Amino acid sequence: MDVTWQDVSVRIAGATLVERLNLSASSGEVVGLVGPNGSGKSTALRCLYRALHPTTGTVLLDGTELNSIPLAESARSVAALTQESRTELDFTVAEVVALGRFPHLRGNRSLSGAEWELCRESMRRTDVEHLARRSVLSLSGGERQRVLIARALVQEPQVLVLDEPTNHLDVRHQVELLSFLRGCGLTVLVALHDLNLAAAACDRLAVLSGGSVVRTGKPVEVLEPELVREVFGVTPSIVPHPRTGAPQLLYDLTDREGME
Ligand SMILES: Nc1ncnc2c1ncn2[C@@H]1O[C@H](COP(=O)(O)OP(=O)(O)OP(=O)(O)O)[C@@H](O)[C@H]1O
Repeated sequence: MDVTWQDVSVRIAGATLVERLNLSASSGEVVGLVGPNGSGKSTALRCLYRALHPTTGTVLLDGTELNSIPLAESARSVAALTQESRTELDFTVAEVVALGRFPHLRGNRSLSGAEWELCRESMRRTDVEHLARRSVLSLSGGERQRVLIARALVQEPQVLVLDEPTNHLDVRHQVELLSFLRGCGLTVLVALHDLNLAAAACDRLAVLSGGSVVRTGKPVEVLEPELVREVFGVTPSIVPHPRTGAPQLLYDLTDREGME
């Protein structure tokens, strides 16, 4: 499923959060949104999972305006893992994951055997099956994050939206999650702060600054010293990964001039 932001601006209480943002992702493409704090990444993603309406401009799913699609229908197509995707309720892990089927249920129908198997499969993929009977409230931050990813997967979406999904994850689970995103075949829009992981995981990066996209392209085209300096205010050494060639940023913490 293709996703397009067309001239999207978001203004709230006199503040401009996003300004004429244009960006698209083709079916099956992994697009990373990167940019400094406050550059509009979460706001842009919110417009896609319909937590916000653009003030002007529009978001399109396969060429159809999101606004014209019934909420229940877009909820089946677009799954989101966001900073707000928390649950404060005392549910078990298996129950929270099963909630991901909610957009597909009609009336009081309970989950079918195949749907429970899908839940188990998602929990296996995110390495939380052994936690199935635990209360989500008793989990560590990283475990809870993986449960929420399993919940997004059982939704069987065509578009996956993730806002800083590696928060709280240890390095093994960061690598596992991002390599899963690379190979999942879904259209993925993911906001990431770690530029090295973004370069390794994404087909394309969109660099946001001041609420607009200032550059898009393959990681190797985008992560150039000049742009990184201008947008992020640091001057790292940028070297190709010895095996994949993906650009990797190295920071010298003793180089005071490298930070602005
Ligand atoms: N409800 C709101 N009212 C006014 N300003 C807001 C509101 N929500 C967000 N903002 C501002 O809009 C700007 C963009 O915020 P947004 O959360 O989209 O940035 P971000 O790139 O995701 O940042 P971060 O990397 O820190 O998560 C920020 O300056 C933020 O303070």
